[in-house]
Amino acid sequence: MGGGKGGADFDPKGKSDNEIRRFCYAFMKELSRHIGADTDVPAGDIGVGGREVGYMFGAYKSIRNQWEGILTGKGGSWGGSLIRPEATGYGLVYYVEHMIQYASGGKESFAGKRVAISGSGNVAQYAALKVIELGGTVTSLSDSKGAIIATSEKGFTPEIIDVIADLKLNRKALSDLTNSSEYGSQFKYIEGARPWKHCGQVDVALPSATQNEVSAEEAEALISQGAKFIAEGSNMGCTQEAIDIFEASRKEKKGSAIWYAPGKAANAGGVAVSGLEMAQNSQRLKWTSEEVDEKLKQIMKNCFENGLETAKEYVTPKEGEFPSLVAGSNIAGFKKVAQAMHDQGDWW
Ligand SMILES: NC(=O)C1=CN([C@@H]2O[C@H](COP(=O)(O)OP(=O)(O)OC[C@H]3O[C@@H](n4cnc5c(N)ncnc54)[C@H](OP(=O)(O)O)[C@@H]3O)[C@@H](O)[C@H]2O)C=CC1
Ligand SMILES: O=C(O)CCC(=O)C(=O)O
Repeated sequence: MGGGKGGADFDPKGKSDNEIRRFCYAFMKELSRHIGADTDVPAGDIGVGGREVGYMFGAYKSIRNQWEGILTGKGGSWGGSLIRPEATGYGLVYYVEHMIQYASGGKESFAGKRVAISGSGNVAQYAALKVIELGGTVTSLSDSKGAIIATSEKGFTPEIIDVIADLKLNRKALSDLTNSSEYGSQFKYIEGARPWKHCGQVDVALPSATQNEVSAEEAEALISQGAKFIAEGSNMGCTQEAIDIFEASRKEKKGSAIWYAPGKAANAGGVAVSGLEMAQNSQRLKWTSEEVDEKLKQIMKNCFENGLETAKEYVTPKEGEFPSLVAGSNIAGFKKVAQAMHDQGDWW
C-alpha cells in the first residue's frame, strides 16, 4: 500500500526454510528503514506468501522492537486478516461475475461456464475454488514449467486444488501431479506451454500467473475457441498486442465480442483486503470472514461500476458496444490521483 513495487532476484526454489528465513531477515534489515504503517506497507506477490511475510515480520519486530502493521498477508493469529489469502482470486471472480451479468442483461453467471486459468499459485488457486463454488468448470492451470489441462468434463475439483496447493507450498512442479498414479489420468501435461491454445472450448480466461502471459497468437486462439470474457488476475498478464486484439473485437463484434478487463481493476481485491487488514490493525480488532468477504464483494462491485461508468462518460461506446474497461479503469485511476494532487497543491 503506497504505490511501490519491489523485489529480489533470490530464487527460493530448492532452498531450505532456514535459507529463506535468513534471506528474509537480511532483506528486512534494509527495508525496515523505508517502510512504516503510515508510509509504505508491502505485501506478498510472486514467490512471497504467508511463510515469507512471517519471516520478514519477525525480522522487523526484532530489528525495531515494535509491533506495527507494516506488512499485510500476516498470519491469522498475529495480525493478519481473514480472507486476505483468498482475496485476489475471489475478487477476480466477483469482478468477472459483474461482467457476465452486464453482458447478458442479468441472465447469466459463472454457472455452466468453462473457465481456463493459468498459474497455480495464490491467485490461481483461489480463483479456481471460487469458480467451482459458483458452478463453473475449471479446465486448466499452469506453472513456470508447463500447463495442465483437465481431460474429464468435471475439470479440476476442490480436492485437486488442495493437492496442488500442497505441492506449491513445497515448491514442486505441476508435473508431479500428472506423473502420479493417483491423478495422472485426469490431466494432460504440456511441457513449456501456457493453457490458452490447448484448453478447448472456453467461455472465460483468467491469466493468473505472471506478466505477458497472453500473446497476440494466444489472444486469437482464445477468441476462436469461444472466449467471451478475459480478466487479468496477474499484473499485466496480457501483452499489449493481445489487448489490442481484444479491444478491436470489442469494437467490431459488439455484443458477441470478447470483453477484456485489466488487472489494475480485476485483481484489485488483494490490495483492497490488504487495506482492510491495515484498518483492522489500526483498530486492534479482527473482523469475521463473512464481514471481510462482504466488504470485498462491495469493493469489486464498485471497482467494476467505476470503470464502466467512467468509460461511458469519457469514451462513449457505440450502440451495442461494451464500454472499454481498460480505458475506464485508467481514466478513473488518473482522475482520483490528479484530483488529490490538485487539492493538495501538488498540481504545478
Ligand atoms: N498475491 C496477490 O495478492 C496478488 C497477485 N497479483 C499478481 O498475480 C500473479 C500471480 O501472483 P501469485 O499467485 O501471488 O504468485 P505465486 O508465486 O503464488 O504464483 C505464481 C504462479 O505463476 C507461475 N509463474 C511464475 N513465473 C512464471 C513465468 N515466468 N512463466 C510462467 N509461469 C510463471 C508460478 O509457477 P511456479 O510454481 O513454477 O513458480 C506459479 O504458478 C502475479 O502477476 C502477481 O503480481 C496481483 C494482485 C494481488
Ligand atoms: O496486498 C497488496 O497490497 C498487494 C497485492 C499485490 O501483489 C498487487 O496488487 O499487485
